[in-house]
This record gives sequence, C-alpha cells and structure tokens, in this order.
Amino acid sequence: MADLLPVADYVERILATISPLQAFPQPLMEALGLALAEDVVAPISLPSFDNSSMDGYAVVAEDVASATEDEPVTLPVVGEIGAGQSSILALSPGTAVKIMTGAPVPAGATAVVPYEWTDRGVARVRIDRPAAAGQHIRPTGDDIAEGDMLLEEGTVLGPRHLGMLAAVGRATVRTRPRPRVVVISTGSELRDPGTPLGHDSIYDGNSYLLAAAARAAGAIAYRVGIVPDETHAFTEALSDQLVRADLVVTSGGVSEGDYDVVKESLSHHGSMWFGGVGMQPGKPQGFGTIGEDDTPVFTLPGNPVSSYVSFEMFVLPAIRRMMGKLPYVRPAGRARLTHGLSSPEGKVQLVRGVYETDRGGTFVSPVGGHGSHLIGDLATANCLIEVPAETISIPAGEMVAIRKLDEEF
Ligand SMILES: Nc1nc2c(c(=O)[nH]1)N[C@H]1C(S)=C(S)[C@@H](COP(=O)(O)OP(=O)(O)OC[C@H]3O[C@@H](n4cnc5c(N)ncnc54)[C@H](O)[C@@H]3O)O[C@H]1N2
Ligand code: MOO
Repeated sequence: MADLLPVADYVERILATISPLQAFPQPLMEALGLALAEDVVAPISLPSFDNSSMDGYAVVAEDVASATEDEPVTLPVVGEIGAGQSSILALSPGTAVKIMTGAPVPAGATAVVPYEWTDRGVARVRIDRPAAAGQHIRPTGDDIAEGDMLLEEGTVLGPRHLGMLAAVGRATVRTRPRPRVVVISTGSELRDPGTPLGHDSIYDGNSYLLAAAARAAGAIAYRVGIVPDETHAFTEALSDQLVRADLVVTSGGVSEGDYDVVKESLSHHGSMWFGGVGMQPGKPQGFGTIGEDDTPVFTLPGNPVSSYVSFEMFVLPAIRRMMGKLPYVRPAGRARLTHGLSSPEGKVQLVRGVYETDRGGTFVSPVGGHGSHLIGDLATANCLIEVPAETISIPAGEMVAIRKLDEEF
C-alpha cells in the first residue's frame, strides 16, 4: 500500500492547483451565498438623519416637562411630517409638529410625544405626560456610522448581510461567482431514469448525485449525463463541455477494467495524475487540468458511494476554494460510537453513519456494510465517520471524528 497517496497530501495537491475565480461586482440578489471579495465600509451613516421612532408630536422637551394628567400642557400644532417628507425643517419653541414613524425630526425638536400620551389634537394638542430629552428620536449614526467596517472580505453573504448592504445604498458587491461544474457519467451499462432498463443495465444515479452535491455546495451544475465507454465519445463530450466549465467531474472508468475509458483517454495529458489515494471508499482517483484554460478535472470512481465520498473529500474543497469560501475542507466534529467497527489498515476509512445529538451529547451509529455500491445506506446516512489509516478497529463507546454531511460551514 506504499503507493497510496495520503488523503491530506492529495487535498493539498488539489488546493494548490485550484485558484479562486475572478471576483466581479454582482447585483445583491445574485450574491446570496457567495463570499465577499472586498471589505465593505459604510458609505453613509444609518440612520442618515435624526428620525422619529413613534407616531406622535415633535416638541421641545422642556415645553412639556411639567405635563401631567391633572395639569396637561397644550401646544399649537403647526404642521405635519410624514415619512419621506421633509417640508418642515425647524420647530419653534412652544409649538408642536405632528410626526410619523421614520420621518425626519425638525431642527429644534428634542423629543417625540407618542399619540397615546395626547388627545391627538389637530390644531392644538393636549399632552398629559412629560417627555425626556431625546425620547423616541433615533439619532443619526445610532446604528451604523459612515466609515464603519461593515463586512470583511471572505464573509459568505446571507439574507441579513444583503439587507444591510441595501440599507446603506450598495446595489452591487464584489463577490467570487459560482463555479460552473460539468458532471459527466461514463459507462455503457448506464441508462437514464425514466427509460426502460435491460437485464444488464443500471440507472445513472451518479450524475444526479454529483450534480446535486455540486449545486448544494454553491456551484452551477450542468449534468451532461451518460457517455458510453468509448474513448472517442468521451473525448468529444469532454471537449464539447470545456467551454462552459470551470470544473469538470466525471464518474467511472478509472480503475483497472478493460473499458476504463476515462483513464485511458486522459492519462496521456501531462498534467493529469491517476493513482490510488489511501482512502476507502474512493481509492482510485484522477485529477489534473486540461484544455486551453487549464480547466481542473476530477475523475471519480464509478461506485456510487466512492463517487460521493470522493466528492465530499476532494471536489467540495475545490469548489469552496474557487468561491473563496473558508474553510475549504468540512471541519470534523466528535461523536460517541454506539457500535464497534473495523477498518482496513493503511487507508482512512469513511464509514457512513447516522448521528444524533441529545442532552447526553452526540452519538453516531454506523449504517450498512462496507460495500461502495450500497446507495440505500448512503441515502440514510447523515455523516461520515472518519477512521484514521493506522486504526483497524474501534470499540463501541469511543469518541470518533465525524463529518456532518448536510451542515453549512
Ligand atoms: N482489478 C481491480 N478492480 C477494481 C479495483 C482495483 O483496484 N482493481 N478497484 C475497485 C474500486 S475500489 C472501485 S471504486 C471501482 C472504480 O471503478 P471505476 O471508476 O472504473 O468505475 P466503473 O468500473 O465504471 O464502475 C464501478 C461500479 O459503479 C457503477 N457505476 C458506474 N457509474 C455509475 C453511475 N453513473 N451511476 C450508478 N452506478 C454507476 C458500475 O456499474 C460499477 O458497478 O473499481 C473497482 N474495481
Ligand atoms: O475505492 Mo472503491 O471506492 O473502495 O469502492
């Protein structure tokens, strides 16, 4: 097994080859889920003017300092300001101006008296409670001051970030785009779901599995579908697809078989590497760059579980690096193993598992067998249990490393 490349070395090789995609300004709604490629500094303050937080009357606080229910203060109402209206710019002492929530507080006014403390008068208003200076006024810059650092480069933009960017007037932000990932399944035995199946054929699950995983990772996935085990057909499909690909993922045809066309077609490309990685499932791997634009290509093994685990371990970090999303590799958590398990020596084993967290902690149970054709168990699993290469068995009750498959990171 000396010729197996350790998983960490392979990941390092991949990340050294892949570069982040060129960033450009994108409209806010296009930037959801993307990583910022700039530091965003507040271009304006928020609020950008002193404004009322209540519907009521703008007054000079001293004018109503003595107001009580028994001895209310009455002031003439000299006008009205709605949100988006700034016709009244100043207030004279001894008067009141009707004001709505969000409307600019006129110069000279030092408090807003809510309707509930008044008789809601139109020409004159009776106020029966005192107002403290500043009451119900949201001062300029109270929330965000012009020049504040709002978001740092690398932040993955969510709804609240986009809301804030819009609120300070940004229409676009510099982000790294979603990589276009082309997924090709190879295998003459493959058929499209929804079509008849012969006695010797199987449905192409992998192109759906991998395209969906790519989309879930934030990429734009193009599922090309099935290419037969013929060198010419594969080479043609690949070169046709290169124009729209930032990354190509193939499945099948990379082991020792007589019809392993992927390996056969690509191994003469100087920049492609084919070999074994110290991992189970997912030992046979291929990676490199092809074409004029040095497009990265992952050739994943055809067994469905091997394909998926390879995506999770190698393609996902590559997509995240292209998008500028840190960390590139899914972080491992810890869980207590409910059943013992065994593992081959010399390879990291990634066992499908189901984890659950309760007040006693996180527990994980292996699901199904080792076979990398067991797609039913894969669909049940919600994590991968990572057994180190040098470990051959782990008893129940031990703490193990797990990668939670559907968790955002
Ligand atoms: N003599 C050896 N044979 C194999 C070795 C080896 O070292 N020596 N390695 C085994 C391992 S491990 C794996 S993994 C597979 C990888 O094989 P390939 O990448 O060449 O894949 P195929 O032979 O094309 O297919 C393997 C298996 O997966 C099924 N498959 C393929 N594509 C799909 C698809 N799109 N959807 C669903 N299922 C798919 C295919 O029918 C085969 O059953 O090689 C072992 N052999
Ligand atoms: O590596 Mo294969 O992926 O063990 O089945």
